Amino acid sequence: MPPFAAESSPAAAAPLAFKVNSKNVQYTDSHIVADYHYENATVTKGVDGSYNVNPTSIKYQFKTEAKVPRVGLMMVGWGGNNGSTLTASIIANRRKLTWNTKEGVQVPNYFGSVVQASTLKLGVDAKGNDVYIPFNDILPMVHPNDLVLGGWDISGFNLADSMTRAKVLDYDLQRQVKAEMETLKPLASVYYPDFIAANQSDRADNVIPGSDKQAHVDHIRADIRNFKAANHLDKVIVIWTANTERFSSLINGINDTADNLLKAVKDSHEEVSPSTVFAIASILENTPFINGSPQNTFVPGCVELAERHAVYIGGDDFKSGQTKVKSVIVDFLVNAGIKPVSIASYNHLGNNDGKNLSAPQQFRSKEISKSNVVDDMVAANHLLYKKDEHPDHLVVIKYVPAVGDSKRALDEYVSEIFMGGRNTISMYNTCEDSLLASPLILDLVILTELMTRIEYKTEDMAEYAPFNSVLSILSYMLKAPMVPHGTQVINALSKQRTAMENIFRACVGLPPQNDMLLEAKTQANRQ
Ligand SMILES: NC(=O)c1ccc[n+]([C@@H]2O[C@H](COP(=O)([O-])OP(=O)(O)OC[C@H]3O[C@@H](n4cnc5c(N)ncnc54)[C@H](O)[C@@H]3O)[C@@H](O)[C@H]2O)c1
Ligand SMILES: O=P([O-])([O-])O[C@@H]1[C@@H](O)[C@H](O)[C@@H](O)[C@H](O)[C@@H]1O
Repeated sequence: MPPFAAESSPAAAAPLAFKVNSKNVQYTDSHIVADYHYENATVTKGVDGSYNVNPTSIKYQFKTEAKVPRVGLMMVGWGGNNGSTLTASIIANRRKLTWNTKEGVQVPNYFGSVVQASTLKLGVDAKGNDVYIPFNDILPMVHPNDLVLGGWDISGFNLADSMTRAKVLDYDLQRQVKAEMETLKPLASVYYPDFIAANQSDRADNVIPGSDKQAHVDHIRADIRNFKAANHLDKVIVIWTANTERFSSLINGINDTADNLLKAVKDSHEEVSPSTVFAIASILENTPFINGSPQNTFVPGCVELAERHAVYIGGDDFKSGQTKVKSVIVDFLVNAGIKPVSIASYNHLGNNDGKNLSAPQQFRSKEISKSNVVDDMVAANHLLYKKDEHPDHLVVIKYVPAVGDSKRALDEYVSEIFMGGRNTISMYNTCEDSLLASPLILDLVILTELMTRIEYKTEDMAEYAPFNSVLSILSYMLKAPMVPHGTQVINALSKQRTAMENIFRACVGLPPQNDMLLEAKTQANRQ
């Protein structure tokens, strides 16, 4: 059994950062239990076209297990740019390494992680000023330094050689983590050449033999069990950060239901992808699986399997740079009553991801995930856009080896403005792909693990229940957010973050965040 990542014993359970003084919130030795009234409004349209608005209030009770468990993160594609960069960065943070660059001495951090490096407003002080706390103080969460790392790769490079190959981190840092990284070796993985670019074949020297897909599922399941046992873990989360695959064809009788998909695995059907093999293996091991790439890993049968086993899944495609900015810019323009009529998104990159994406089918997967991100914002403003009207939207990705992981994104937004005017916003964004994506992997694993400790019940429920298996709360970190069947997709970054924040606030009995600041807007000091 190859060595796994360096073990770390979680810090002693940290005391809660705050307590809410309310009859609606109970703190027991093991749980935080909060009563919460979910206020909303249902709207119906009258025959005369007017709306009837009916406020609603549903009482929830949220129960959060307060003890932070010992958690393992298994990455599929561990030897890639993201996987090796994240691993080295966690070691650097854990050991508080510093390193020299031409800018001077650098210290490790987790910038780019919402959980580790952003704050949220808890309330206001006596003077009415906002009080902010670290995002990860809202509920007990795993610290990245305590994650035990492992995973798979079709490339047999150890993590030190993978880090060197990635060319992401400064040499003086690489030098200091090299010895520890050398001890980390990805487990052999599932390799079906047809699903990724042919130009990846020269990496595939660490492959589980044979073409029996049932045997592959069983092998990955055993890997997860062994990793968990060998590292004395309470939980494991599996995240796909391997290459982008082509889309799987959706075939009735093959991947439309859980039973048909399990049969397709037994039959080693050609349309069962490596990422779906990993998703099935994770689900059957009661292990959450998150897809950081754009392919349709979660074919309908896979979603049904996750729901049958009440295992969390999430995806698709880390939202790290160009698309993240797009989900802010378009939200701003449309909500300002300005009408984007064309969005041209071009980027070139030179890392292995770009090499894989230089193949048409793999690019198509990414083009889909990068193109749908504006749909909800456009549909929300019928004053600007007629039904089914959309801005022109172009996505171009080119492979330019010379720029490596330092992706160059060029965007142009042309909008109609007041009285026939046009506004053009052009943007040049050097998105360091792995330095922007790696912190998102942390957010995804930490928030997914947190969600496994939260249950809810409403007044008509006798027992607590987990959230829906499709974790749409993870949308903020993803380009093409998966949502429970029949529910709406939200891509606007601000809405995604507010939803996440308010759900966690509800778990500690606090009302939704609002920035009304009425106390500052109403007549002060009224006698
Ligand atoms: N900013 C970003 O880096 C970013 C943003 C969004 C999505 N993504 C997606 O994340 C993924 C990883 O990005 P990266 O830059 O680390 O890519 P990378 O090519 O450096 O790493 C992918 C790794 O996966 C391995 N691999 C391929 N098929 C595998 C399989 N079946 N099993 C196990 N390992 C396999 C490869 O050998 C490689 O080491 C890509 O799909 C990319 O599209 C990246
Ligand atoms: O997140 P984002 O910067 O919009 O999208 C990125 C693409 O533009 C890039 O080509 C690809 O290499 C990354 O995997 C990522 O998907």
